[in-house]
Amino acid sequence: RESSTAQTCALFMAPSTIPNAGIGVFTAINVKEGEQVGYPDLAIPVTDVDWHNGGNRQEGDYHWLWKNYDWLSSAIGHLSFEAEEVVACIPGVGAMPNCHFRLSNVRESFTKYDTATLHRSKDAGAGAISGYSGREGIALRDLREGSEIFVDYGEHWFTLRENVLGLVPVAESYTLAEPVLEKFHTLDFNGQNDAKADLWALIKDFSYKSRSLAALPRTIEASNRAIDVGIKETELEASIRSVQWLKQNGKCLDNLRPGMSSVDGAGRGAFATRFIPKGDIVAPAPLVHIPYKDALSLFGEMKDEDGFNILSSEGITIRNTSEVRGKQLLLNYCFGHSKSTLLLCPYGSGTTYINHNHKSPNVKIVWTEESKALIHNTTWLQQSVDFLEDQLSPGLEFDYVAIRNIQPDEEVLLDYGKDWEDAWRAHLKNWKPVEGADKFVDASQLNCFDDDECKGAHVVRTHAEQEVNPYTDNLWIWCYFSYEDEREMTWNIELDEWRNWGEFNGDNKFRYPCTPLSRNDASMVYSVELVVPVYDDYMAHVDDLLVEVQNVPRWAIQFVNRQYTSDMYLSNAFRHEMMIPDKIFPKAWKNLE
Ligand SMILES: C[S@@+](CC[C@H](N)C(=O)[O-])C[C@H]1O[C@@H](n2cnc3c(N)ncnc32)[C@H](O)[C@@H]1O
Repeated sequence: RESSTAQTCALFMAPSTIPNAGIGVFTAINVKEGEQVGYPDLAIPVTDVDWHNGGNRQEGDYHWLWKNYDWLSSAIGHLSFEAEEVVACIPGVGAMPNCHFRLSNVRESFTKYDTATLHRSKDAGAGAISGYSGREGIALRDLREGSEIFVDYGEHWFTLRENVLGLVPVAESYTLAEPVLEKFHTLDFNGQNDAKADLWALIKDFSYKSRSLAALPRTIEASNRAIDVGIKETELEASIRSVQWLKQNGKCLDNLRPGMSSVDGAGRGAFATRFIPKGDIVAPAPLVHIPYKDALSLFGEMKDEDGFNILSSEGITIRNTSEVRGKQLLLNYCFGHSKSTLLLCPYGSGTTYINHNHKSPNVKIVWTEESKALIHNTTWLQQSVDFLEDQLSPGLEFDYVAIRNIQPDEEVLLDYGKDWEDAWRAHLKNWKPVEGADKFVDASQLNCFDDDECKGAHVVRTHAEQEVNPYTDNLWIWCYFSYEDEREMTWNIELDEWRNWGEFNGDNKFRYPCTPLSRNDASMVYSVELVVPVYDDYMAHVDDLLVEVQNVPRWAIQFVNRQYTSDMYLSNAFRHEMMIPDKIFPKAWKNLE
């Protein structure tokens, strides 16, 4: 059944054109280079997850499926300052598109950080939501309607997962595959096309697998086409589906857009982008399963009698498993049930923004219908939580379905369930600001990101001014600056001009701790002193150099919160999973009964 929103939908979730690659994301409209694809999503930080779980998730020491979706903090603006080790779960365009090195057509934009107007001195919701939002997909080139969206996960992602994914071609594999293709097509088969096809099949099935073998076209037909137009063009053609097919077989991914919620204290929310009739799928939500919710526990450190941290023989602080200090923020973005240890975290586009309304929700969650399932295994509903623990890729799927007509721009609201409602009410009743909350200034209150935004109130105090009027202890100032040449930074300790050759994308390699020395109030530029690390030939950090730079624009000076000081670490931050209604929660998963 084609849903009525499918007619105007511009972004679909549908089976990928890469065989066995599961879900894919497709544009149903032509998109110009530089334009946005879909709507921006949240990035949900997960901090020190290996330490808290006492193992290495990449090596499978504990069950952590998000490892296949999470982004390194270096890719997410200021996120790397949050903790010793931090990654981000990014639903939507951050998690769903596949990777195809030669056809990468979308990149992810800079993720903004702010507290969604919540302040720890007055809002009981402070620290209960992610401050990292606005991460959008940007087209790297013009995209034809029907094109599958591909992002670049980085080659490392594939090499780390070779035992699960097999040998996926990387950029170099195609360079090696092309001469093989050409050589094959110089062979003379005396017009015997069957023999030609058989030999091609034999080559593709060759038992010594390699990435370049995987880069060769799958069929003899594709190979014939590739010799005329090249492997890349053949793959490009194969990665486009008809819009009609997408409307019939896909699920719409752009019915929701983010905005500031109409719900008091809830932060951001999801809003309908178009009219959605009762009964229609508002958004699909593939689910990442966490079999044992203890994986989200945050532990304290083991202390000696004098109150010092006890270290392991490798010099690492030991966790105290009898002291649970809190839960990862991710819990607030996952679903669970009071009689089960299982958590299910949606990674569909926009669904993470949906807020709670007990009295008049306009959507509900249902298990996806079998005929519309993209990854859903109905049989998993009869299996145990231990069975789910053995499943190393997602296989469950909700749909958010409209329970009444939803008007364009109306906020989309779900009943998170009575347990959640009770927990939130209890939180409101007991909540009081933490000590010093009224004086707390979050880094985002002081930041601006382009010249226009920076006009007005965003003056940075110079070093001398800070002596008299210091910033709060949680704040740290960093400056974005680009060197022309790595060597330059080791000898040039005074540079006249600020330089921005690299694209500003919050990229770590262009930022340094800095001290503003003076400010030109008329042109709003600063002279600053950067702390530039010096590395030896083995990339060991051996020294720091102080480099003075002139004419630094205001937006290149950024405030960050020091580790473990932002709102998500508040001791009184609300944490509770959303509830899956009992009537759809499988009995087989009730392992706490
Ligand atoms: C799935 S997230 C929803 C998106 C979230 N508002 C944001 O800005 O990222 C769930 C969290 O949103 C907040 N929230 C949702 N509904 C709320 C409500 N009715 N009242 C207060 N806070 C709410 C709570 O912090 C909850 O843990």
